[in-house]
Amino acid sequence: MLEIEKLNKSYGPNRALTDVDLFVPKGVIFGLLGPNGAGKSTLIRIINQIIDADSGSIQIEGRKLSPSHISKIGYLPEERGLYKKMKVWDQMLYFARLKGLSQTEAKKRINHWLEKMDMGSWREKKVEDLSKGMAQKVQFISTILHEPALLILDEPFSGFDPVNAEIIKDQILELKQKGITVILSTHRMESVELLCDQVAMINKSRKILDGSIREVKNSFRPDIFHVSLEKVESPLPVSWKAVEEEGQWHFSKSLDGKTPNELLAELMTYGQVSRFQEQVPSMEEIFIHQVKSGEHE
Ligand SMILES: Nc1ncnc2c1ncn2[C@@H]1O[C@H](COP(=O)(O)OP(=O)(O)OP(=O)(O)O)[C@@H](O)[C@H]1O
Repeated sequence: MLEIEKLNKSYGPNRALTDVDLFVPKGVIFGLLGPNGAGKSTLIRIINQIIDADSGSIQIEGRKLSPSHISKIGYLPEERGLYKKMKVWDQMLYFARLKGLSQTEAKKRINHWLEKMDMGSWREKKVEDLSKGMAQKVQFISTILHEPALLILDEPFSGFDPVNAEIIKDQILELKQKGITVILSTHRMESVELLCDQVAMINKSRKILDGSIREVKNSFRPDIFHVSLEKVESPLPVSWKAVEEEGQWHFSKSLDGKTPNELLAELMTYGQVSRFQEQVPSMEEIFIHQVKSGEHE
């Protein structure tokens, strides 16, 4: 869907993007991660043709990025941009028309979405009379009305209560089912784990990792297993620091060069293994680890 090669952007002496390559396959939810100031918004603004890159290339569906792509992209910016004095209905119609929908088609889709999201009674309300979460919903719908092929969401869950965040999450998954490609930029790592198929992380203007969630997690596995043993027949080595609780011994054991099967076989000589579970890092732990290790560079 999106292929980016060697993208560079500086604001005066500030480097925002350095040689960034990115490959986003069609139909995935792609997490764009990175700490504050990493360069994510700059990248998103370049894809949306709000600003130009200094160098590098961007292709969408195999064609060089151009103004003709604007109607194919839906963009929910982090700083929301609704017109406070406008009514919800007029606002949605305005955005839909901007993206090239006919009056009739736009009205049909707005009605559909207002109904679907249980917002029918809001149509005559002015944006300034909506709560933050309600305005967010209006903006979310305005972003997807033209059924973009590529949807870019910058912190789509901010301002939502857990119930509405769940509704938006379900809508994102539904859009993915329809074949829409989604780029999701967020600091909420639990949403990344739940929603994203693939991720890329940017730190200090450079891409520092990418891949499927599984690949990324696999590359950060500490090779430690959480073990529980029962019916322990011979004393466990003191160095294992096992803790006994109601006849079960619990501890963590590093592979130390063994395969998981070899470690399991060793553990079985001590008693019955009731738990043998690999410690898998969360995306949150990986994020913090990567950002902290980058601090020393
Ligand atoms: N208009 C601008 N003028 C000058 N410097 C800018 C401008 N916009 C961004 N920068 C700088 O470019 C770098 C990348 O900023 P960017 O907004 O892309 O980061 P981000 O990853 O989106 O951060 P956040 O998670 O805080 O939104 C930062 O060093 C920032 O200070």
